[in-house]
Amino acid sequence: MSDNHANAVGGNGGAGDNGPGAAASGASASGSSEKAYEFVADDVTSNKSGTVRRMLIKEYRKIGRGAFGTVVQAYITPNKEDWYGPFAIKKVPAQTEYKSRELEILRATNHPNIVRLEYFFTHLSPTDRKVYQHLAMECLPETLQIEINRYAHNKLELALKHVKLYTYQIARGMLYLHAFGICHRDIKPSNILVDPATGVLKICDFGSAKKLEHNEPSISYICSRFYRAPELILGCTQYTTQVDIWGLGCVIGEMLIGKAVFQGQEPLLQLREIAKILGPPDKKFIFFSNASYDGPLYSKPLFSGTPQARFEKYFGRAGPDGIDLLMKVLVYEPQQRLSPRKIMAHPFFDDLRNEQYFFPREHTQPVHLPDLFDFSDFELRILGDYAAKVSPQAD
Ligand SMILES: Nc1ncnc2c1ncn2[C@@H]1O[C@H](COP(=O)(O)OP(=O)(O)OP(=O)(O)O)[C@@H](O)[C@H]1O
Repeated sequence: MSDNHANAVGGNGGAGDNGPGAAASGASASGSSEKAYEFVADDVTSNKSGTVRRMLIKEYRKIGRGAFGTVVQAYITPNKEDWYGPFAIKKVPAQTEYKSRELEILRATNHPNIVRLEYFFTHLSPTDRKVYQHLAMECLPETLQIEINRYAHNKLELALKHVKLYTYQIARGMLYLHAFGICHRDIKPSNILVDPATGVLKICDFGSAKKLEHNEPSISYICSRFYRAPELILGCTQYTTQVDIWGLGCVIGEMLIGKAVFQGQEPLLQLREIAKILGPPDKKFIFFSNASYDGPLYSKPLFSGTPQARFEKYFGRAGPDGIDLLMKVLVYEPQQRLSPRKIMAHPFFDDLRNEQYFFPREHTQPVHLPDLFDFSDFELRILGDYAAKVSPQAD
């Protein structure tokens, strides 16, 4: 088997997964008697080896639905004996006006904190007779959104160690992406996959991602509202990968307080929500983001006291290091937001460098942290002098 880099059946599949054998006998991955949908695809390309083969696909439950397509859990076999999976297969219409660079970007990336593409193929849907691009990715059990909501629903807080673990891995994924100039442009908890049992995290959904080039404009109407960087709200078209860092700040805040930090009810009210915590945006920042911006400026302070006091009020449980980090990430000026490597080197993550274990949800025994410092030569080059600051110190 040349392609068995994909999880073998019975491997580390999604939680509650029964595999295709079980489904074939009537039980689906979710345990119900739902029948799998199967079809043959002629041009299944392995992302690892590049080989193209005819394969049988068995789809079980729908695990996600987005603006452009659906995501199903599925298994794949070239011979009905060797089953690969489970995979999360994302299906998007192959020809649309909206340009998705997702396949291109997933094919080019290879990193522990970026979801891995295993196979891809096109297939004609018998339902609507449209051709769909299929991206078969490794399948993780949860999104960070589900994890955050679960704690919030039970009036519990995500442990600070978990906040650190997840934040660090998002920053590490961004370090890699941004080194290629790739901007994700839709960072939010539902685009972050996690395995709460192992603490592993992977960034997914590259449907809005783009390699940004200097002096080339990009559309500003990207990114989900609550996570949009202030320069995007103002209509800036010459933004940088720092818009992802803003999104990361929003995700950190959401992990800490259990709900989205800036919940603007309309696009322009989003800036007001930001001003409620950060204070009024600077006129120069507005001008340099978009000289023709003529929307509300929110130039009057919306609170008394200092921004530091606001951050402490909202995110106090992050401790002084956590507040310091957030205040350096949730910054109006994109150039002043910390870069991924500076985030990774921040003292907020010293616990991850000094301790080797964490307690996953519902576990009474500690579990070894995932590998957080197994840097590739490429990462070491990007980290430069920061490699020593980011890595645990040898005794
Ligand atoms: N590799 C995966 N493993 C497990 N679940 C996944 C995976 N990829 C996607 N999902 C699930 O499917 C959902 C939608 O996926 P994705 O965000 O890529 O699609 P989308 O059409 O771009 O969605 P949106 O419009 O919400 O951004 C995710 O939020 C997640 O719940």
